[in-house]
Amino acid sequence: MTDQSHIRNFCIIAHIDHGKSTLADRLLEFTGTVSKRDMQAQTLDQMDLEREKGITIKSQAVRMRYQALNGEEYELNLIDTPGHVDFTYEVSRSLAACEGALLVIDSTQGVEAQTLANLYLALEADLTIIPVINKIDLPSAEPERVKQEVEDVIGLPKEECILASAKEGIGTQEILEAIVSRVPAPIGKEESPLRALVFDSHYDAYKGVIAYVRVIDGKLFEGERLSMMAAGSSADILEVGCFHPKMVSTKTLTTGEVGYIATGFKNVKDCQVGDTVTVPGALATVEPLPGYQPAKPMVFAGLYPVDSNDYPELREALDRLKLNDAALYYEPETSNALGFGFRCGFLGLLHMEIIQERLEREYNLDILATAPSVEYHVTKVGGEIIEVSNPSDMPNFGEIEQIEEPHMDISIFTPSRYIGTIMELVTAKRGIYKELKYIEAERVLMTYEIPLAELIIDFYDQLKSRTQGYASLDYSFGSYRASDLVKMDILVNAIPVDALSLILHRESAYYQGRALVEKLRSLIPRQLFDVPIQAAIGSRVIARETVKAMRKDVLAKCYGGDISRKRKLLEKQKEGKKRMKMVGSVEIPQEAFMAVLSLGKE
Ligand SMILES: Nc1nc2c(ncn2[C@@H]2O[C@H](COP(=O)(O)OP(=O)(O)OP(=O)(O)O)[C@@H](O)[C@H]2O)c(=O)[nH]1
Repeated sequence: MTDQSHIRNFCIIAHIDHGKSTLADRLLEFTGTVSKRDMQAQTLDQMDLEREKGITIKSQAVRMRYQALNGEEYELNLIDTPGHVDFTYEVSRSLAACEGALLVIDSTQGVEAQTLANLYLALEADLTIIPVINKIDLPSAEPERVKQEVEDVIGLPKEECILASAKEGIGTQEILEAIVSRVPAPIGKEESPLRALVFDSHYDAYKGVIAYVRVIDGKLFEGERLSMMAAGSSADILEVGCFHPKMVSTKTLTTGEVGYIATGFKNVKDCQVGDTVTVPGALATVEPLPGYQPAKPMVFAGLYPVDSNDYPELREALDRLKLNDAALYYEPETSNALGFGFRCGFLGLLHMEIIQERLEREYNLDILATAPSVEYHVTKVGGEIIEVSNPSDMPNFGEIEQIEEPHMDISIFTPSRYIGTIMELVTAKRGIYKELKYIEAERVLMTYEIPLAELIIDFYDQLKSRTQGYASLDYSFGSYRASDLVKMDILVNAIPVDALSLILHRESAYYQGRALVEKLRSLIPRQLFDVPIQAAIGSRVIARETVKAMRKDVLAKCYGGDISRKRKLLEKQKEGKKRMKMVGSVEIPQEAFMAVLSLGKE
């Protein structure tokens, strides 16, 4: 139990790859929270997938004890946050549990798009910012330039910057001292009834929903009864503790502290992120804490089991993933082509990719995914407004009054020499220019509004390749705007394949239809008969290609009667077939459903 004056709650925010997780490792090591021997690189990234991709997905909260140079011991709670824009919502949750933030900036790069995006979130949450200029061990480091940038762009005095190398452990102690001296201690009301903020949660098969909480006022104890203010649910607290970094029971959490509550709830709905925990006796008198905006899925796709017998398993796997991931949305859907599956909603493409990979790795499912789509607001003739997240659900042209699509506000940081090529790209993607601002002699910040549907189709890849990787991108939802859109159907062997339908801008529909049909021709394997592939808008076919028939006799290659070799070959072929779906009498591979994503690429 630590007195509030000796507690510091902080997080680390940074642009992706600027060294947040590495710095967290150094802090854990320096404070002896994790011994060097046990130190596995990036302790906070617990999921395998995170380690492999080198990204942080779920926030984590770790308690450290630090003996400061003033002789006093402090309890430092570090709340780790994800760096990728898809997970911005997790960042804001974590920020609400802190009083300070380390803003890590790579000294070889400088301020990037997400440095600023995260900074703004931190400022909104009223946090004290400590700028840390990282990677000064690298020969290409320019700490002085970046310090100046911190002053000019971020508006913090450059004297406040701490120079560090998370890799080599330079600056670690100085950072810890700055946390103690600059970040304010929590100022909760110790004698008031309990109020704790749920900033994250995960599901444990034995202990139910584990809520990650920041105690704002009062205290909480193991065995006590708790009430959730928004959900209206209550439960007996099974266990209370902190992350060290593994969960360690502490029996109690006091004002200002960060830790976890094992609630025993079997359903995340009973204990949602953003809710306020209190005790039943105080329900009538205490004010709930400001909650969070629930995360809203932005990108939608159909997920189908390759083997239709796996449908129940897929449902169960999604149910389970949802327990830990409030942002994942899904509902059953049927496709003429693909059978029974789910329409899923994701925060962005990375989120989609992660869910798909987890379904395959952790649940051993073979999944076929349709191309990602956004959610359209369609006003029908007569005034009814419907939401359409699956292109095949788009009403017929004659029934539509207007289609609105989500537009994102994007900001691009780039060396000024790339302004031209970026403008070209954004214009081709139907972007609407907002502002161009010089932040240094040779670096600019460009802001646009751009349809999300264009953003998710290889925009980022193109931006990176046009700027040799120098430009960085951040985006957030802007507004719904009317656009001139059409639905394009794809017919394979004269059968419309609903899962291949897509929504396009009218002006580019013809060109894209042609390109898509051509691409599909190269992706759909030859059959024993000619397979026509057509793109149609309404009843008008705008493009057509044919996959020529071929007699595919692989066994002919196996001269002699070597049966085992023959079997091997057959098995190999079976493997290769895994990600295929029979549509009518034609097999369509997974790549075909994603073809639209790679249209822009050579
Ligand atoms: N040379 C050098 N490399 C560093 C330093 N700090 C981090 N790195 C490297 O930079 C890369 C990114 O570091 P991470 O700690 O994973 O970055 P992050 O900001 O946590 O990234 P996300 O979790 O994906 O947001 C890794 O390859 C690190 O080894 C440093 O001080 N010096």
